[in-house]
Amino acid sequence: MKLKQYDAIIIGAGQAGVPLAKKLAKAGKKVALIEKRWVGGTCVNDGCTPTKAWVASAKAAWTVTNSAHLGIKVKNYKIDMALIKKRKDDIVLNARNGTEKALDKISGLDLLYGEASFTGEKTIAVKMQSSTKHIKAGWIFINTGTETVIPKIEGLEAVNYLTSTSILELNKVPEHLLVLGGNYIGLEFGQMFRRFGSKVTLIERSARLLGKEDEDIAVEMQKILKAEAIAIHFSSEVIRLKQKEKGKITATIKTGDEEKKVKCSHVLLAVGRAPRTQILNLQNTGVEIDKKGYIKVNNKLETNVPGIYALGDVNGGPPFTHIAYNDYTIVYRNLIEGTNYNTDERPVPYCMYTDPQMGRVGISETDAKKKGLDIKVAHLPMARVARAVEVGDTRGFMKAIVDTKTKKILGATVLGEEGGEIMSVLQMAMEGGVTYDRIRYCVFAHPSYSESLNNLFMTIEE
Ligand SMILES: Cc1cc2nc3c(=O)[nH]c(=O)nc-3n(C[C@H](O)[C@H](O)[C@H](O)COP(=O)(O)OP(=O)(O)OC[C@H]3O[C@@H](n4cnc5c(N)ncnc54)[C@H](O)[C@@H]3O)c2cc1C
Ligand SMILES: NC(=O)c1ccc[n+]([C@@H]2O[C@H](COP(=O)([O-])OP(=O)(O)OC[C@H]3O[C@@H](n4cnc5c(N)ncnc54)[C@H](O)[C@@H]3O)[C@@H](O)[C@H]2O)c1
Repeated sequence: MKLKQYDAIIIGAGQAGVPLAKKLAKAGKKVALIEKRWVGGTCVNDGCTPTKAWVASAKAAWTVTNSAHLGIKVKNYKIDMALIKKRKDDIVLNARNGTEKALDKISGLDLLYGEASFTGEKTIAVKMQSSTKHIKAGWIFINTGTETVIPKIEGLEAVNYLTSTSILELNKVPEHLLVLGGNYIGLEFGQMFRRFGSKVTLIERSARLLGKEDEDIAVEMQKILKAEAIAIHFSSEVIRLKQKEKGKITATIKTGDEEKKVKCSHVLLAVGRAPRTQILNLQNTGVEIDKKGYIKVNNKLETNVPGIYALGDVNGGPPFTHIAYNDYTIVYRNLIEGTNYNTDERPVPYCMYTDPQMGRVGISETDAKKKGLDIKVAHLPMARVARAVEVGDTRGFMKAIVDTKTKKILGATVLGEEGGEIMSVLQMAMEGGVTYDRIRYCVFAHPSYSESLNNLFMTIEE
């Protein structure tokens, strides 16, 4: 069998694979980038880009119906779901096509559309539409991402359920959307469809929302969603689903010993994502995976097989686009520029795009207390932020965890308008070692959201 030799093979044109392929080829390496579906991966095609485009439409609907207190009264408005979908599709296509064009222009880079699997330690078979290509390389980078977890529920297979990918194809607003899971995907889509006009019922297995966040943040988020008439069932699971032909779906929800039936028109699965490692035939190469199927890597993102790396969601690191991208910068710089970066000290900021947003960075209050750190907590309700009062949206609050002795900021959560942006200002302070007592007296433009950081840190008693 003829094996074409490359310097580097990248499996998956996701958030790490695409920039890595471009930079390696530009550095003079012969590169094969293999993609089984679309370049750009989850983020561009089914994740960040389309969902945030829809969040913007949902926000417009919210503004139209919630501006009477600003003196703007709107009598009639219409949700044009087909147009909302088209706008989103255009944005996605534009991003995907732009990525593909940029890749096509780079010499030394072969973009192969097909499904990759290992046939030996450093050999790969690429199953393409009408043929299979066999290739090999000294460096192999796995960037295959994750996919929706399909839970085991009686009757699920017979129901036309939705995932975060298939829901993006809806042209009509569901009458009643039942959402399983109360974290990123459940909350972003749940609130969005409520604003598009669906009745929304959310089922969360644990006792509260946002399992990884502080309890006060979870309670505030719950209050915000409740105010939009989103029904939430905690400590609950859907145990059975039944759908009459073309008719409504009946879900049996179990809470403790009690069972309750809820009728809905659509079911969205948002109970987590799992790594795409099964089809890779990793047993042929000896790369180790953990119990959940994530590829094990060291802090330089190399697997147990020298020369094989795993980047992005598939290595079980924080599952965000900016982390996948950062994985690429670590590996690229170490291999080509001779640096010695690792993942140990990097910050992990993130932002949940509910409205208001929840921006997060660093340690939470709960984790700081669990670790026995000597901390103080700054807390400011958005109702005390001049900008929020003027804009007319005072939902939420911000908090920051500081080290009592060094006065450094250890972590922050901003649940409020532009929460992601305010959090990023705090992240910059953390990266630069700017202490909270300095931020108290920093001159920020008035009346910006960031200006409120003066007041946030004024709440800490000396
Ligand atoms: C609905 C939703 C919303 C999200 N919103 C945000 C957000 O706002 N902010 C944020 O930071 N993150 C968000 N995320 C998470 C983000 O999309 C992921 O963290 C990010 O896409 C991970 O990038 P990746 O490169 O690891 O993998 P992916 O982007 O998933 O790319 C993997 C690629 O590999 C390909 N592939 C898989 N197996 C093979 C194979 N055997 N052969 C060839 N190709 C293969 C896939 O087709 C895919 O294109 C969201 C995710 C979802 C689902
Ligand atoms: N803004 C963002 O950055 C963003 C947005 C969307 C998605 N994402 C990424 O996508 C990933 C997946 O998101 P997700 O929300 O699907 O998963 P998740 O793992 O973050 O949350 C799943 C939720 O479902 C609950 N759950 C689990 N099994 C259940 C069951 N059987 N019934 C009811 N509830 C159940 C869990 O307790 C949890 O609250 C996240 O890890 C995130 O990184 C990020």
